[in-house]
Amino acid sequence: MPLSDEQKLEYELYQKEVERHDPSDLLQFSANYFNKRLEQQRQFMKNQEAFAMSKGITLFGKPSRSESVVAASSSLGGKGCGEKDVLFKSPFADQDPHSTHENENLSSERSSQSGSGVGLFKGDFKVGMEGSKRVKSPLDPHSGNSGDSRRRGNVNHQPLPLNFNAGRRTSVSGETFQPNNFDDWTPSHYSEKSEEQLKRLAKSIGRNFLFNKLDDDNKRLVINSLEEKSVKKGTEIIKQGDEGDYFYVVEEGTVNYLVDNKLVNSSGAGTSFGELALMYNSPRVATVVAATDCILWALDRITFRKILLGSSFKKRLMYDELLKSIPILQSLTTYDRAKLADALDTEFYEPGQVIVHEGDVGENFYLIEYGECEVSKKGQGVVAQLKSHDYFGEVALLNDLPRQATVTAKTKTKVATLGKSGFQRLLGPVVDVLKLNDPTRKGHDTK
Ligand SMILES: Nc1ncnc2c1ncn2[C@@H]1O[C@@H]2COP(=O)(O)O[C@H]2[C@H]1O
Ligand SMILES: Nc1ncnc2c1ncn2[C@@H]1O[C@@H]2COP(=O)(O)O[C@H]2[C@H]1O
Repeated sequence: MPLSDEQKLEYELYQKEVERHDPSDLLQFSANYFNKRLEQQRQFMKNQEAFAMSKGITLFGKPSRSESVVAASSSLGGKGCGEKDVLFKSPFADQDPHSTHENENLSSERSSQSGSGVGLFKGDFKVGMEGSKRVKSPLDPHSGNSGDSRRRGNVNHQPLPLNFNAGRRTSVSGETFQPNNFDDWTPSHYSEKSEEQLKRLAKSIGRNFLFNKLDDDNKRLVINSLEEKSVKKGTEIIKQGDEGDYFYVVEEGTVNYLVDNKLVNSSGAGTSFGELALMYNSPRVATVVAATDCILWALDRITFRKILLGSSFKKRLMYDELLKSIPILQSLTTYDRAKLADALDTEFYEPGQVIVHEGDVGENFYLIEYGECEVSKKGQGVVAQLKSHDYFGEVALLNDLPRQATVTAKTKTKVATLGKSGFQRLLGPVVDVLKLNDPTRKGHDTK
């Protein structure tokens, strides 16, 4: 049976974390990882359930005895695990559902560090950032916003029973995102937007390609999970090096992006930012400052990961490992790589199929995900062999020439393709190296 999108995403996230950390004890690492994921997911469900209950809606029935047993045993998976190995630091450290049963010291240490309140997103987002100090964003939509605190007042912050949501597939939350379930369900930070807000959002969000990939129900869920925030010119919205908490969409105004205090970019209405730290569980790669007074919409990390990551950022997840493993692309930053991934497409070729014809106009650049290819030239025969993680098709694009050789798949081949405009726009940082390695240059035999 094919995996659901939710299962694929979960699997891809796990795989990436393993590749990123290359643990010496895979089983221990995996036990820690999934224990933390389970905690996060239970907490998420708990908040949803509490909110739904406050509206008189029952989301889940009582778990069966067998579910309780599964839960109890899974919760023990983390017992005795070294904190050093724990990848996903619970964003709800002070509300850790297992805190009364295990890791007492860890839990109290975390909450004393964070000093965070009970608000859903006030916890320390110590995600994969051992020992780093979270600098609380002055823009935290939950900081000092009286409307918000009233909305969240209904959330039950009692420790979770060990069997909470036990034994359910991790896609339970995915199931609740199914269209038919929407009538019964709202996430805890959900707030229906006014007509006036919806009109404005339709404009700003309508311009953002990320939201076009969502179906109507997920779009509605995201829209109602967004929190409006006005910021004055000069406000630091995100600080480079901090942990990720929110993803932002700009409704009005302009923001500047600074890397190591140097202005690298700016963007205006309809654009979004702050996704990288949330996607990769990594520190913020840039500082973002309001260049004018701005109206922003903030989406919390969990809704971002639950809904946007698997749809709008699917390509980034899909191509991330490939792009990281291609030597010529090593100099790209996380941001460059993410933008490149957005522009890629996939093509498959059978053995013997020609991918590029000598003499044709060049339209694409190719990265070989897997497979072997042969490069041949009229009158010369085979001049080069290509394998996984090699590239081809750059000569025509770099020099505005027809294709200088024919490239044929020798085995089943999967390539990622980048169109000409993307090549020029996104590969700027590697053009010099591509030119240096040009196989048609005098004195250059093969790549
Ligand atoms: N040129 C750039 N380099 C790095 N980050 C950028 C750039 N332009 C925009 N950004 C955004 O700045 C954000 C800072 O926080 P994140 O790292 O989460 O995600 C980053 C991107 O969304
Ligand atoms: N010796 C070679 N001569 C020409 N092209 C080569 C050679 N070796 C590899 N190639 C690749 O084959 C591709 C054919 O299309 P391009 O000319 O766009 O770019 C070319 C290179 O990427």
